[in-house]
Amino acid sequence: MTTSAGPILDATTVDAVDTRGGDRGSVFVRLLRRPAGLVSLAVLALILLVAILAPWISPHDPNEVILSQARALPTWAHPLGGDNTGRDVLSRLIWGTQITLWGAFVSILTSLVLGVPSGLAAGYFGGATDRIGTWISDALQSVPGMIILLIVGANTGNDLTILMVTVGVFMAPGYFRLTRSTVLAVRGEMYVDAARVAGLTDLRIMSRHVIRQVIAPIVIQSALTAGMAMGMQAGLQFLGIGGGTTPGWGAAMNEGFQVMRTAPLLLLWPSIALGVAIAAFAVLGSTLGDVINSKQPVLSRKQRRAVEATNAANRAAPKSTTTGSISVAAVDSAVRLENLRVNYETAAGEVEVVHGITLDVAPGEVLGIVGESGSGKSQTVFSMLDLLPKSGYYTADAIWIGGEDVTTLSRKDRARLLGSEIGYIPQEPMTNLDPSYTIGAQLTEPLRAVHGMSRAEARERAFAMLERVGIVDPVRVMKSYPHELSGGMAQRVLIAGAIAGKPSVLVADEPTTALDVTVQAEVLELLRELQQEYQMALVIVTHNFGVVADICDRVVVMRSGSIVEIDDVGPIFADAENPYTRELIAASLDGAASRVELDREAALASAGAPGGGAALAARVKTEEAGA
Ligand SMILES: Nc1ncnc2c1ncn2[C@@H]1O[C@H](COP(=O)(O)OP(=O)(O)OP(=O)(O)O)[C@@H](O)[C@H]1O
Repeated sequence: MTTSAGPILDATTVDAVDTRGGDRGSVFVRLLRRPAGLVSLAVLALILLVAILAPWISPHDPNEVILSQARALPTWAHPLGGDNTGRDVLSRLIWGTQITLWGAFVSILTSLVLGVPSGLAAGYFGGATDRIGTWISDALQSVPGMIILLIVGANTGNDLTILMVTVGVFMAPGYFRLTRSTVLAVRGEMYVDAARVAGLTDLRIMSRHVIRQVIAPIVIQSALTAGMAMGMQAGLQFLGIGGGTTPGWGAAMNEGFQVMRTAPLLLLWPSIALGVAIAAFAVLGSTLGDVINSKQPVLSRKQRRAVEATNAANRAAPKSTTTGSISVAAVDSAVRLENLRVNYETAAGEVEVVHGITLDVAPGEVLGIVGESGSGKSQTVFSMLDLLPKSGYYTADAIWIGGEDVTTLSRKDRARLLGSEIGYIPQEPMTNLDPSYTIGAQLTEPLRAVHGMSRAEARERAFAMLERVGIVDPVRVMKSYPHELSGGMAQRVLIAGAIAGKPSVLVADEPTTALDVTVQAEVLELLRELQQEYQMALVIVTHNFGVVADICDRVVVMRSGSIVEIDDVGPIFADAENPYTRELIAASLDGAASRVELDREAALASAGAPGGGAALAARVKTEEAGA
């Protein structure tokens, strides 16, 4: 039976779950939807408002001394009491807001101006620029900042603005390193190369293409740095530096500290103000980080209710799929994608590369996803694994893994499925092993971190897995570095890593592409054996129908981001409905079989085997006639 895939939820379908932005709104809206974001923003907005309105809302002149109010307890006229010399504490705190925010602003601005352009240049140009920038940054970090601040304070009459500029200089390496590492990550992106090839100047590429990637981490860093700068400024004032006659919170803490035993409230009020402001910046920074980096949507209450209702309906009356010979309920499937779409933000705008596909894999089934290069196979499995790159996002009505709709999970919970519920074997074995660590370290680390095994248990499991995947000398391989392995061995190591957590689904993305032909067959055989032994569902991405014929039960044929055919392997080979499927089968099977035979026959001919040359010639003739 062959069907074209389509959405399953029909009338009950709710808004698709968007993993990036889409209808989730801007970062600001998403921030507001989180209680932590809303509260921290509200607190900071209130502090800003107090700073701006200080001249109007301050009940008294902050420097007016009323001797009768010295260390007085709170009254209606002086809600926070009087300070050491009889000045109104509330008024001083209100005015202190201005100076505290100003100090944080000055140091952040200084760090930004120094750290971001230099980080951009170091990351983008590399070489000497990078070395010099990194050297200066390291040098700045090794200088004892407090001593420099004392010297600056002494030579500038404790000018707060100059002191905060100095603080900003010492904070600049944080921005430098962050910007540099972000730029290093995007420098090799295709769109940067394309911009270079198109003749854009470095300045233009940096200001238009590269800086966009830096903005989000910088905003997060700034929120966190603001809290630190406030703490730093209060610390300076507490030490009697940078206070002057200005009623800063740190200066108030200093005064309160001196009379802590007799009038503890004088230390308490400014400490609360500072603590609340720093906490608000810290919460804002980390929530912003979550919002910007999270691929999991934050749904409005209405959307959440709709999703919950749909999930409840699914659980109550699980629908059966119509994807070929398998018909399992969503909750019984090993994996099921419903109406999956994948989008990318590119320099030319947003493009959809997978167009609402639906497929399922039953427990213990081997499903092949086949299609020519660029048909969307990898994007489909990356969405399954939640491993799309930053510029991409998916939407789906549901993604079921092990009986659970994982689109309702948080990113953290979703990540926990990797290595335990779902294993992954990537395309390029060598580039997926870290050259700095031994194979043993790389295999045992996830077993310890994800599965909570002890060091000894993890080593034992890794060792057993290496043996199981056919590594003949596991003791040596455990101690080896990736460059000491052949491609086939590296792929076996990755397979060992993927199955070490005993997942119920194994996803293999072109697992044999980078291997030579003889090793390819061995790896496929191994995968088949393991799949049967562990009773795993296996999803294998390939562009080769030979692989499908070798190990798959069912096949999904993709073209240009859509599914053109789904069926059992037998019927597909016997009588594919779609002309594209027939073309693909012809292209991969004819070519593969004849090439192997031609090689064998060529070897026979060169070895002088009787009949070899004639057989080869006849074969070539047949091939040419066929072509
Ligand atoms: N980072 C990206 N930005 C924009 N488009 C992308 C990105 N990654 C993939 N695409 C596009 O998505 C489409 C599907 O790519 P995908 O990698 O899924 O193809 P594939 O079928 O796995 O091909 P291959 O066999 O070559 O790996 C392609 O058109 C590709 O150009």
